[in-house]
Amino acid sequence: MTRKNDASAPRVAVIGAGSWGTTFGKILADGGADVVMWARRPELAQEINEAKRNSKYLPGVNLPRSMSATSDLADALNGAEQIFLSVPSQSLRDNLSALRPFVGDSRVPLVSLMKGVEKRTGLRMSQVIEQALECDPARIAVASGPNLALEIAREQPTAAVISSVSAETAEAVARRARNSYFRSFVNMDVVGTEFGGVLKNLIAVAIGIVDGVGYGENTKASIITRGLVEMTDFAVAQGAERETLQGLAGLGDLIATCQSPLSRNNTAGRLLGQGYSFQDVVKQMQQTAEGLASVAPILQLARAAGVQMPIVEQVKRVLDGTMDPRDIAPHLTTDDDTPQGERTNNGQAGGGAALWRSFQRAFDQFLNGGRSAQGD
Ligand SMILES: NC(=O)C1=CN([C@@H]2O[C@H](COP(=O)(O)OP(=O)(O)OC[C@H]3O[C@@H](n4cnc5c(N)ncnc54)[C@H](O)[C@@H]3O)[C@@H](O)[C@H]2O)C=CC1
Ligand SMILES: O=C(CO)COP(=O)(O)O
Repeated sequence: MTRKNDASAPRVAVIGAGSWGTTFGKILADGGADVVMWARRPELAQEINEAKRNSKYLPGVNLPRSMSATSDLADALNGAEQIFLSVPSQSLRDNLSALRPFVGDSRVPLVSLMKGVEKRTGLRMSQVIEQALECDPARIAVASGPNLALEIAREQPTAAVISSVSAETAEAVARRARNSYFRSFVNMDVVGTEFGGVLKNLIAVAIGIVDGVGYGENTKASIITRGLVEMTDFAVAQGAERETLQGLAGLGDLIATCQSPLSRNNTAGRLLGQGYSFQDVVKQMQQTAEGLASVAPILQLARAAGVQMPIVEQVKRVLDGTMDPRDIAPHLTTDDDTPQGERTNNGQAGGGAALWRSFQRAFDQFLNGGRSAQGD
């Protein structure tokens, strides 16, 4: 492998060269790092090295010269000061087994870029990393936010949040993951940050279904708004802070993913709404739609915690083929007749006021791109 990199630049590794891994590699390289990508397929590593392109995942995007790739894991990890993980969530554990000999005792931060839960265990990605590598949680960070890969690869201004139980780790990663078009904020609510990314995918599938069926803006706004309530209730019951769900990793990502045809979860939902079966949708999807695998474990966790998620329940029924997509609504149509309060289950945030504050916060964060890593 030939690298034309600045020997003094900090070296980072990105494991997984799909659309997000490659885009995040570009973010890091444009921020001054010497980036080595690990790609499963040697042909892809060769394309990144020789053509500075990843034409399957990021058509038309030129990659920086300080980005190189290899299909050799040891080579990718050699000398890395930070390691970013961006493979499909269901494959993370297997990939970590391969990685383990090369990252064993080191104190190098491990950063999850993924937005799924493990289907078999219901664990978040940071929990899988902690378990599979038996490492200190203070070494783990997660990145999340309204981050549609292709928009960022085209250098459109975007914000994200880096979360870790260690403020030092979050700040070190946020300092690395920033450049003129990408700003990383920080927080210490890993649970809320990760679940925000997982849950917005499920609501985006619901919005895709609505689009596919042909319903309009009222239905979508109702589902997005009630979806945020479901996301918040669920995440808070799992130990998240309510505010995190009103930030970039919650509301911010919910808006981006529900609005954009670039979203694979939204696309998968649209196909379901058009009448394709789950199996047909899986066959048609060229890229990872995490929401499809996360529905069942999230509902299991919700039931165990006594949290109601009527929208996510309906997504599951459409996936199972037991509900006509045209019946999708912001509520279960089998609900009893008693009018329900608009406030969340936890009863702390008044619906309208909380939503208005959420929009204000999201707007302020975008206006407020500071000069140092800031709280989300
Ligand atoms: N694409 C996006 O806009 C964003 C994606 N994410 C998250 O990033 C994660 C990765 O998604 P993308 O890069 O978008 O997916 P993708 O489908 O574009 O790429 C996945 C990559 O993983 C590889 N892969 C597939 N199975 C594998 C396995 N068993 N072992 C190792 N590699 C394997 C594929 O060859 C491909 O290179 C997901 O959790 C997703 O939710 C997060 C933010 C934005
Ligand atoms: O997470 C994303 C945007 O923040 C990408 O969403 P999709 O995985 O649905 O494309």
